[in-house]
Amino acid sequence: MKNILIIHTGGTISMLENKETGEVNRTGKHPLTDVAEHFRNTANIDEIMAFDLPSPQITPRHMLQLAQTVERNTRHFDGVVITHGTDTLEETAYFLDLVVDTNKPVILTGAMRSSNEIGSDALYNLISAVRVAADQNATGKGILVVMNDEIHTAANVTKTSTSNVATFKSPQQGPIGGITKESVLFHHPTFPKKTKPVSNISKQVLLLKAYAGMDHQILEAVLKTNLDGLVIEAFGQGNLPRETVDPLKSMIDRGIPVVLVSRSYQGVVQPIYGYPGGGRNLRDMGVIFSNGLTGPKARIKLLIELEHTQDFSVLQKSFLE
Ligand SMILES: NC(=O)C[C@H](N)C(=O)O
Repeated sequence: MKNILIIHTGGTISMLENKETGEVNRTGKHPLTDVAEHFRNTANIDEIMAFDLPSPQITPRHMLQLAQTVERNTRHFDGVVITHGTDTLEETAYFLDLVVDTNKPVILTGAMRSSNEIGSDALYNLISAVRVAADQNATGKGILVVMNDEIHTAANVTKTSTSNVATFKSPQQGPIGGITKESVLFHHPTFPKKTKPVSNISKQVLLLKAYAGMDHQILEAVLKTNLDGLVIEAFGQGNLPRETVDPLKSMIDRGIPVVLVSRSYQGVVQPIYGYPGGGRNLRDMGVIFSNGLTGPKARIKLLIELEHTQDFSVLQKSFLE
């Protein structure tokens, strides 16, 4: 029998709907109490409640705490399932992927409909996540996300719909596996990276999205804050309006790393265009190019990297891996 630990952190999967008002809220204890029952002959289930937070309230410090809880427990279990709110699930999954050093399956899941709503995906996703955590083929694949019969990598997965249960997608490559009534099937290889443990998250990293007409003002305002790093979601292949160039240059001259990702949800940023604000111009100025991450995930990565280094070439190498 496999030994699986479920770590609850809150989110809709931990909530119930008030049938009179329709409001969905926390209950104080986890409403899904019959999970172990489904695995009577296949897995022993242990559960702990790390937090009981709606995921918009999860911060990188909570993610660090969660990583430490996972690390403390992995040697006693064959696999770990983490229940989490879906709003920031992809950021927590990616944080854990970057720092938790384990070969054992660690699976995040959540729900779009709380446990007592019609058509709830809460118990179903939790059972699916436990099945993947107990599957031998899930080992050595980094942190995975299981939702709606699909298995995704932490680096690629993102919430695409506000309310549909089929919300989690991996726009760069699709899911790496699926779950049927009978089996857990992996159909794409994964390329897990070396993890970088951190004992603290102490830096201030902001995230901005480019828009037509973006100028110097917002960047100058940002420069007045206590800033250790900036991520910008640029246009297309990695271009920005020319008015952003001077304040970005001041930031880089002050030693503040600026990481570029695209606001397009597929593809990577590249130094192609030479005009002021074009990708080539930004790269020559010292902007760091990231390899297909979303803005929120590049921010998580920069927060972790900055605990180790501020060196431009080390950061650039790591963001291209
Ligand atoms: N479906 C969900 O879990 C959304 C919720 N607001 C959360 O992230 O906590």
